[in-house]
Amino acid sequence: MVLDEHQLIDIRRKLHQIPELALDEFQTHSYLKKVIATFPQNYLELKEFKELPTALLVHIQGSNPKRTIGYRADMDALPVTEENKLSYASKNKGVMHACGHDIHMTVALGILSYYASNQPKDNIVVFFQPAEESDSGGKKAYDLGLFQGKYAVDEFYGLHDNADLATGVIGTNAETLFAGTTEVNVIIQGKSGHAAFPHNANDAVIIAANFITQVQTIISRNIDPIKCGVITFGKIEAGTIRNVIAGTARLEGTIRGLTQDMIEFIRKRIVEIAKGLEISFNAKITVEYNQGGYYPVENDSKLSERFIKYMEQDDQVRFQITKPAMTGEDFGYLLNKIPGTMFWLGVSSPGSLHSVDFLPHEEAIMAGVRAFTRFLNYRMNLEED
Ligand SMILES: CC(=O)N[C@@H](CCC[C@H](N)C(=O)O)C(=O)O
Repeated sequence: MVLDEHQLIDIRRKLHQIPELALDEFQTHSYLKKVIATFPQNYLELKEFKELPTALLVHIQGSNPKRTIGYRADMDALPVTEENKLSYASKNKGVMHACGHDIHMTVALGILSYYASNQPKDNIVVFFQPAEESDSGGKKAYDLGLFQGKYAVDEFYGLHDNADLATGVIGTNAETLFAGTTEVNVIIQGKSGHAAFPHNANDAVIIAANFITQVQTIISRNIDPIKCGVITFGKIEAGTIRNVIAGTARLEGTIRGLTQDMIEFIRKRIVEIAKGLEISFNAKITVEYNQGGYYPVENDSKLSERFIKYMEQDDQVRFQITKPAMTGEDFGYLLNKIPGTMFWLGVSSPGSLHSVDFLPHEEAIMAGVRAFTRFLNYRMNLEED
């Protein structure tokens, strides 16, 4: 059975109701298995992994394989409280598919249902990946050896939905699509005290405020404005009550750059600024970094040029070349190991990615399934590599 548009939308809504955080995607995992069990099983093999228990890998045996083509869909959601008033809104309190991974999984199921019913020429591996938003699920999967032996992938594809692109439009480029990111935690140790006697304390909130302001000068004054970088601290914790000076502060942020050199430069400057503030405020500042698998997403030029050429000439696909974006993706790690292409799928949402009102247009799902299966059918019939 090939899933039709109505069934795909129903599946997406079910997934939307059960969003789960990174590495905790157990309900999602069970639901995906249930859907996959309804597909013809003749060429299909489903694999689970005890080391990465929420992941799912589906292998479809090709009729005359020359290669194995991989397709990756991420599964996790974000700690965001949904504000959309929908009959199918999130049922998991404080968690929302605010990055559209429900759309990604549904497109993957659409592609799978098509090839489970129409045996492909090449082998296909569809990988449902946990933990894209944090914890580097793609890196974990690769480093655990999930793509080895029969499951070794020769070229890998994956999509991400895009709130600003018109519904159903496919976009990519043949270079860098997404930034690399590094998570950064900053722990500031001052001295707590009474709000009325600041001279006896060392206010961690004041130090944090100076730190946050100074690090933004890295972007505005230390890097070539033609190149780009981002530093965002999305979370700050300090203090317990208005009339106690906070002795400690903790900041959690993310650094982005289109090249690894840029990421490393920003990291170095943050540490220098922290050292300067330690002296000027007589405090202790610890800076911790974790890049994990969030390498810049570098599309393979040959495969991506072919992908673009196909998309541009197929009159049933709307395609546009897109500039690099400062979003991160641990698909960057997989593309660092295996050549491939990441692309956008337009969903024209009024709310941006990661927002409480992210609301993708569901017609994009069928457009994504159609565009990618049409491309794959063409790609599998090419003689060249
Ligand atoms: C597509 C998207 O929104 N991806 C995330 C990836 C997060 C990477 C890492 N946890 C970080 O925060 O740096 C993004 O925020 O771009």
